[in-house]
Amino acid sequence: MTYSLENGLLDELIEKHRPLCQQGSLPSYIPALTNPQQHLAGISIIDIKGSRYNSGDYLLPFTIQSISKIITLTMAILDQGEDFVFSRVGAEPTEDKFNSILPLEISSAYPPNPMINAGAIVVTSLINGKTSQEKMDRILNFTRKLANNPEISVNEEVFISERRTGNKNISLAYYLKDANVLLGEVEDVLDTYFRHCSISLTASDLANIALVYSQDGKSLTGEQLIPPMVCRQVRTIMAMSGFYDESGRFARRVGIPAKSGVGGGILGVVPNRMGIGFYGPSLNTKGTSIVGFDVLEELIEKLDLSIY
Ligand SMILES: NC(=O)CC[C@H](N)C(=O)O
Repeated sequence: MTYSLENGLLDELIEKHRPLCQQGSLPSYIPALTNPQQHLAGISIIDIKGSRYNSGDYLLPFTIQSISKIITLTMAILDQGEDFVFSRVGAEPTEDKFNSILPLEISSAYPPNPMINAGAIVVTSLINGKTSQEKMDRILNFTRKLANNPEISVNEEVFISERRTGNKNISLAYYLKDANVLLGEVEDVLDTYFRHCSISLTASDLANIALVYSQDGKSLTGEQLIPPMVCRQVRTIMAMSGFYDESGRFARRVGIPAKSGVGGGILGVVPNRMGIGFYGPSLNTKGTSIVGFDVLEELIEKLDLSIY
């Protein structure tokens, strides 16, 4: 049987997998992220012809969290060059949790990849800007451009919440500073990091951002926002490490470059085909939207979109 996006496939998948939300939980280590209702689920897709397909809660705002790591990695490469960035952070997947300190202690204080928190904190420190405010303005403007939405802004409540309780990230940053891996003022870097994790957007915005990565850096209007080689680098890192210690499981079962966030978002890139944005706040034990994982698995399989 041949499936297409034209005849209600997204509605069907959202309703079929939504009940899985009961098996997940909300991330209580960031108190403000326990506000949404666990059953929410929505998806948005935009293909390279500009056709849009949506279902469910695709227009509800949520915080980008770790999906911002692909935006900051892109900017750091543009600002400092690929060689410099990958001299400060590795490109190897890990089997540790996203906020683990373990790899820094047992192998090298240079974080193994830019998607785990330690790596992303280092990447944030590499973004140009005299102050944390200037860096954040650049990150926000770039995000707005990628999403083609000038309204995108920071959710201050979530920012303040994580700034107060993000002790693991704070300790990671001080550890990196002590090891001379993190340059600059620790508290400034943390401010920027927590703020870019708190950027608020919708599944529809995520789909627009994903589309840019799927068409080698070109926006829907044809503007070259990212050089093709930088896009390829970032897609590769997503495919290898975008789901931390379940990146292998995601590659095996879904099979596209993608990035998860504990806000419940997933950004999925189908090269030369489409950008996908998903929102569902109930998380599995690895910090991935539990509904999103299964919706994407069935979607990619039905439309035969795996890159592998
Ligand atoms: N996986 C995530 O989305 C983690 C992001 C979150 N802000 C943190 O640093 O812990």
